[in-house]
Amino acid sequence: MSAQFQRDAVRAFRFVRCHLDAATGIAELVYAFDDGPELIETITIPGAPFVLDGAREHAVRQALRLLHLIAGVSYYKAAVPEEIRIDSYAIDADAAALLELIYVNGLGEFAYRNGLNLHGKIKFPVGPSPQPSPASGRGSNSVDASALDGPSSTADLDGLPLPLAGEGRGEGQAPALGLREHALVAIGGGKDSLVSIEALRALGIEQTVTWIGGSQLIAACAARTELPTLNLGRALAPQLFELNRQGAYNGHIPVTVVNSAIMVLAALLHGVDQVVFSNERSASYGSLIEGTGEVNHQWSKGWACEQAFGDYVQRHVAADLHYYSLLRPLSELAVARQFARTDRYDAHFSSCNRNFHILGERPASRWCGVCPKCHFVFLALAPFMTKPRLVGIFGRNLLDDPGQTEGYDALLEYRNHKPFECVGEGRESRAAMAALSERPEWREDALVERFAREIRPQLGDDDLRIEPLLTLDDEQRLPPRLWERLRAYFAA
Ligand SMILES: CC(=O)N[C@H]1[C@@H](OP(=O)(O)OP(=O)(O)OC[C@H]2O[C@@H](n3ccc(=O)[nH]c3=O)[C@H](O)[C@@H]2O)O[C@H](CO)[C@@H](O)[C@@H]1O[C@H](C)C(=O)N[C@@H](C)C(=O)N[C@@H](CCC(=O)O)C(=O)O
Ligand SMILES: Nc1ncnc2c1ncn2[C@@H]1O[C@H](COP(=O)(O)OP(=O)(O)OP(=O)(O)O)[C@@H](O)[C@H]1O
Repeated sequence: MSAQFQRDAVRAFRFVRCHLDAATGIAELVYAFDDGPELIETITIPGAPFVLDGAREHAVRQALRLLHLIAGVSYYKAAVPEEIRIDSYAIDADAAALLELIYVNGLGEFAYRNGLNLHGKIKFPVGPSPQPSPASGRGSNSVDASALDGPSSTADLDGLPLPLAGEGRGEGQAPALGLREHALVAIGGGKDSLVSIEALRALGIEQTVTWIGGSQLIAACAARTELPTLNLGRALAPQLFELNRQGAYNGHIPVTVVNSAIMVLAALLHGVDQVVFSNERSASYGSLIEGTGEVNHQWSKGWACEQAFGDYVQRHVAADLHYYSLLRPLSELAVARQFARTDRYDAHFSSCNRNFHILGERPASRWCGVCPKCHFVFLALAPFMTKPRLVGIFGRNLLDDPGQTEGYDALLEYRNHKPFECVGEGRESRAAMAALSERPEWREDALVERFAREIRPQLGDDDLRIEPLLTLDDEQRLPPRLWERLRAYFAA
């Protein structure tokens, strides 16, 4: 970026073009502000060359475009301009509705922290592709479009216009591709995905443990599964970091749905029929902010996002591609209980997000011990593990450290709201703390003792029972046969 970035002077955010080279598995997602330089995000799918027949090529093109549109949220947020333009293909009303849902809700925390109101502001243009204009740069270029005329086997794929509503393969008409029964399971290095992986293993479902980015911690967990692995590459446009330095708007983006769209593309290229995430039902509940209402840091891990994204993929990409969260019926506490059943990953996993920065420092050990995720995971596992095991995992006892009082108060929604992080509901934290306050090995620890003395008397006993929080919910979109077997597995 040569000229200083003036975020308030930006008029339009442009989806310039997207392109996949099936011979190398490298996809480029190209964006720009007004007539400014191109911002190019690169995704790498190992396993190339990919040979695609007609129907699969069409589906891959749809998935690529969906990824282009969703991943744009990282760049759009830098200026939040009035206008959104799509230079090289058209979208229908269904796609626009999905994107508006994702951008408005997925940027909910971002908007709250930056004092912005995005409701009614984000409009994706529906209709035919605009004509080339000086401002559209390479947007309607002929280079990428001409590559589409080539043979389908290892052809370049760019964003050919999706059928508009009512045209061609319109709403509800994505064909089944005859995808192979196999799950690409997302692994994030934390407890949740490991619970899913072990469940699929127990049920004899073929799986490939898949992750995005270069985290060594995730790679080590993946290796520990001793299952086939797939590591997908994602490089943000490097100019984004410079824009941040120059005063771009910044804040949280719905990273799980971006990862989901990358995994859908990878599943199609590899010809497999399931993309499995591990988002629990607690993720659907946000932080209640006085005067604002609910703001959910992890909105794209929630049920509304899973439903909308998964349905869209089946309707518009491939009828036999199933996107679902295996842990949707479970609360965080139920996931923690399940995780505690094996110690296979104790020396490998971490839920602490400080391990996963692209830039900047990582914690000295796998658990920083002072962030909301460390606080919550320690508390959630405590009712289900022996104390020496848990303290051994974290290297310290967080519940006996008065310095962590404020952090735990936020989790308990006591004098504060639930933190903007991927942590369980306040009632889960309160129930876990109440359970510990009745256990001899925990009740004298500083924060448990304080809970029993100061906070518990203000709460009704009904609110504090752990068992009702461990039941399985029916709100899920798992393949029905799998759900029946899974229910029995979790109940065992
Ligand atoms: C690792 C982390 O928690 N990062 C959050 C942090 O970002 P920070 O600025 O401190 O550093 P980096 O992660 O290195 O990112 C540098 C800048 O890059 C931009 N960016 C990054 C990733 C991306 O997908 N898009 C981007 O635009 C951004 O400008 C960064 O400043 O604070 C940010 C602001 O609050 C967060 O957005 C960063 O969160 C990452 C997107 C991230 O991957 N976070 C996951 C660890 C995470 O929060 N996972 C949740 C799922 C939440 C969800 O789906 O919404 C979870 O634990 O369940
Ligand atoms: N780098 C990544 N690549 C692929 N999937 C990821 C990545 N990071 C997170 N995920 C997935 O996103 C979802 C949400 O992540 P989350 O951090 O909640 O899960 P986790 O790491 O398995 O567990 P924990 O909540 O203990 O951190 C999970 O399905 C996880 O597998």
